[in-house]
Amino acid sequence: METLKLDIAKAGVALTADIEAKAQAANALLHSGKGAGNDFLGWISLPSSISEADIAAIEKEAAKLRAKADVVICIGIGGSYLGAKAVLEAMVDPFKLLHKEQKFPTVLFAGQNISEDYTAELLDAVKEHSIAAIVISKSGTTTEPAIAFRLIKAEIEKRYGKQEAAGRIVAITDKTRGALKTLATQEGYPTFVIPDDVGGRFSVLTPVGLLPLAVAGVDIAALVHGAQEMEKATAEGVPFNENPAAVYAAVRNLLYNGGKKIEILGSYEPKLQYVNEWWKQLYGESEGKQGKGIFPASVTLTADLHSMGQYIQDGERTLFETIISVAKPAAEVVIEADAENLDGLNFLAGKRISEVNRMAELGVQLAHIDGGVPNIRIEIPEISARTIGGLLYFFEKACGISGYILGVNPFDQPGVEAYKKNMFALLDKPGYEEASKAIKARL
Ligand SMILES: O=P(O)(O)OC[C@H]1O[C@](O)(CO)[C@@H](O)[C@@H]1O
Repeated sequence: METLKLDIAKAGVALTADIEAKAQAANALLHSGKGAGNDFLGWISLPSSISEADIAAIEKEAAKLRAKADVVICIGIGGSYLGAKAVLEAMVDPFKLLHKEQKFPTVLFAGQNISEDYTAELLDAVKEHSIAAIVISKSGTTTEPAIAFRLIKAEIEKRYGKQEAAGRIVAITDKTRGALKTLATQEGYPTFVIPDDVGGRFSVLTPVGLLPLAVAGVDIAALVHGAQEMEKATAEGVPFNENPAAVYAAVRNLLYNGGKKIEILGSYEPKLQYVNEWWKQLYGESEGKQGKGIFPASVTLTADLHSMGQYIQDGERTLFETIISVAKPAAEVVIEADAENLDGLNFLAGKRISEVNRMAELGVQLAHIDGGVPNIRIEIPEISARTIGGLLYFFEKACGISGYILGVNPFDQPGVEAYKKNMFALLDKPGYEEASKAIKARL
């Protein structure tokens, strides 16, 4: 079964020999390992390099955490958060917590902000629950997760003692560097490694994504299998027209060059909302540099038609839209006839909700095209671990190709350091004395 279909018929651009050549060259450059940022290309063959033993090791650790805790707090930010969150939201029943029986622990997230209220409410909410933690940081030095981990580690140690804490905390970090690695070694935490050559935003298929997902009961073998299929479907040597990642990258670059500076990723399935967030980091950090890059935005539909719909239809014409369309819902809910028909909805009687959703999708697509918003459609057959694995890898591969077509290094993120320097200076971090004086004078 095919996992993904790309439809560019309504993208409003014609593929040229030139853009095809550029996309194919960009894909070849990725595979050659000779392009910019070539220290960070480990994600390209990551799916096919994951062995059954790797999956088994992750499942084994997940089973240990599951046996100990009914809430597992996953601590991380950016690429050390969004991949797990995206797949979790896609795969886990959003109303899970209302069910009396809980087959798998609830995975909660921390360290993705520095909100005192969020932290306090989280710590309060888990008071009555047994807890464990997965702390994730590639650099091992990121401030937000480090603060959250300090607090959650203290809570675990207070409740269970230091020795038991080492059985309830798993660290995922660099193999040798960073404060988290040092701490994990000293405390004797089980540790998984984020490979050196896989950047944070490309790390969802490493233990960064796989361990929290396995804890939550997601079929990680199927997720990886879907990614492996997509790795083959987008490999070097696949003809351009058969490689959805190359075609998507080509089309979005044509649109960008034609003045479409903003791409809105959207879906009619709210479960995919965090795929949008994951995608925004992937494309934003990879392409937004040197004064260039498509701005990645997102909507969840049809909800946002009632907030952003006006702008998309009628505002600045610098937008294009990419819609992740799900062919088949997992459930079946039929709208029933009503004898009184006071709401006037009997014209929908007998129809499934998904039929209405589909007509909304088709209607919006045509309306937006009429309004000057080109539309790219990515169809997945259903929401499953396998199709989501394929979708994530598709976006990663397209991102690498697209970044090279744009002429940037898609694998660095120098721009994210600016705020960190200011924050440390404002917080009087040792080593920032001069910067502290300078920045405080500007306040
Ligand atoms: O995994 P780490 O090193 O804590 O980094 C988290 C995130 O922070 C960033 O480095 C940006 O500051 C992202 O690229 C990364 O995904």
